[in-house]
Amino acid sequence: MSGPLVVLVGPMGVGKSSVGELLAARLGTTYRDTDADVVAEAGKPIAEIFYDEGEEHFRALERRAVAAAVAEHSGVLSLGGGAVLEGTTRELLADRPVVYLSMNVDEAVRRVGLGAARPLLAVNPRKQWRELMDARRHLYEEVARTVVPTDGRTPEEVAQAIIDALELPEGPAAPGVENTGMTQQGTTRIQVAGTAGSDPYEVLVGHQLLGELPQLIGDRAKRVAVLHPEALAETGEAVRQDLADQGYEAIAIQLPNAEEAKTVEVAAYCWKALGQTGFTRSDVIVGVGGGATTDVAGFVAASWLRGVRWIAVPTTVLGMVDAAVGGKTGINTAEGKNLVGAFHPPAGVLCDLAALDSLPVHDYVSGMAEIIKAGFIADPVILDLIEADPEGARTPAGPHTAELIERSIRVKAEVVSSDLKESGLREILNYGHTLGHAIEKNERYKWRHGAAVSIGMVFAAELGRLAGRLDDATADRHRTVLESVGLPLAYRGDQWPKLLENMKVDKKSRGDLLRFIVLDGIGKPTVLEGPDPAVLLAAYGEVSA
Ligand SMILES: NC(=O)c1ccc[n+]([C@@H]2O[C@H](COP(=O)([O-])OP(=O)(O)OC[C@H]3O[C@@H](n4cnc5c(N)ncnc54)[C@H](O)[C@@H]3O)[C@@H](O)[C@H]2O)c1
Ligand SMILES: O=C(O)C(=O)C[C@@H](O)[C@H](O)[C@H](O)COP(=O)(O)O
Repeated sequence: MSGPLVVLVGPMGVGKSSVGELLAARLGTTYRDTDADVVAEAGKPIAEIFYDEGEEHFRALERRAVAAAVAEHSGVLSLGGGAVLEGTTRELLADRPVVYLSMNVDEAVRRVGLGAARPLLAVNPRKQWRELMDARRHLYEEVARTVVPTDGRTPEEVAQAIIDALELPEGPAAPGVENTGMTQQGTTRIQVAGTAGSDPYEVLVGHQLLGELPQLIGDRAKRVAVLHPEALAETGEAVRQDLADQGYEAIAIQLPNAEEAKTVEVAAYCWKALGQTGFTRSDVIVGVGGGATTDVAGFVAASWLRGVRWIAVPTTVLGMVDAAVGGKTGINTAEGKNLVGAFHPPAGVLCDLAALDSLPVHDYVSGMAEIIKAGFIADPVILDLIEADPEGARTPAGPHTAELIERSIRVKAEVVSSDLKESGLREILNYGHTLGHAIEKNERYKWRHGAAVSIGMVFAAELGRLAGRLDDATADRHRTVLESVGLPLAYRGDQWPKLLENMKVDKKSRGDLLRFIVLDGIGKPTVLEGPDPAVLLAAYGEVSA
């Protein structure tokens, strides 16, 4: 029987896309997602289809998409969470290699958070999850050849379990095709789902990706503004020229380097340049640079005419693995870090690894802090890879550069795909940032973000340990892995009162309540609300120089 090599079914948020992409890469085949087919067909996100036309209409679109994909696709296919509700779909799946990815309710609520972007889980998520699973579990089991539990497992481990269960032959990666997975040569495409009314987009990781820009910019744009930092004046001009050669009216806007760009004055300078160019709603902003540049570019795009499209071309490790992905954009104020901003996802992200060759080593290492963060909150393989070769992790020529970057992007993509606006799950990405941002403000934004976050993570680990949540070995591992790549572990002891004051404006605070992300273990982030001031002070004592 021809048709898909594997069909993944299971509830929303179980990780069908990330597992499916990995699996396709391991099997040397392509990945297809019927939810993406429905979105393409309808021309709008699923939440909007539900809202505008109702569930019945969505199910009809989904039924057609599944029938087409089962007939046409020969790689890995994943189906929407409710596809099995349709009797005709279940018949279609009879005798197919269907895998049910299961998870328990606690894990579901943790992964999907409050589910603001999930049309069926808008209120009371725990109760609704239980009811949803009670209604669907037997249908998943009916169509499945095998059940693979995902609780506490990484996408890699789940992909391996599927390969073992179905005895699938692994094949060479197919370069240049959709979702090719991790490969140094080919281009990796990582999907970020459209949520909260935003469109889905892709993060591309590879080499020579600038050729992708015109397609992302599209035909409707007449003007393009390329925002770049002073350090990348030549690159910015080259991108501008390239776009001008393609027929766009392209301007370059040079920003100061690093945090000096993240001010309202710089944003106003950009607004002025756009106004003088006659920039309209169909025109596009391209941010070429580190996290500071893409934060400003995204913010200018979010605020100009109340929102124009933008594309991120991150040129630092930190920009690639974190800042450019997920749509948090913004600027600093004297009162605190990133206090003004908007959620405004890019239309695409191009991570050209060659850009990292010119990055000063301390900027490269700063980006490792966010990679290590992704390791602690979600993907311990990252930590293993760094510990196996800490020197290699400090340079773009290291043996695991692409894999570390791609793994970290996958962690971020998975989180922001289910919680764009930080209504729950997304807070885990703030691990180490509560104290980190306070240090940045205290240093008048002269420190590199990653250095401050490194100390912030050691502090959060000590907080977790003192709160009786984190074991000694994992807390100590923070110090060893961060130090091994050259990141700082301590800050001035006499600054605690100022740092405490600074932390009060952290975006996770509610009223007078300070909230921190801590770990119950590796890959088990959780929120610690209103810790005892004595515990906070004691934790700070552990990072005081
Ligand atoms: N929006 C988000 O979700 C998010 C996530 C993480 C961090 N951030 C923000 O990102 C910022 C930090 O980003 P960063 O670490 O990339 O620092 P950065 O943008 O300040 O860049 C560091 C320095 O490197 C220069 N540079 C950039 N690319 C270069 C290259 N290829 N070669 C040579 N020099 C280059 C820059 O001009 C700058 O001087 C912070 O403001 C942080 O708050 C945002
Ligand atoms: O994307 C997120 O969400 C994060 O928290 C990622 C952080 O690494 C990043 O530094 C972010 O800019 C911090 O956001 P903020 O809301 O605390 O300013």
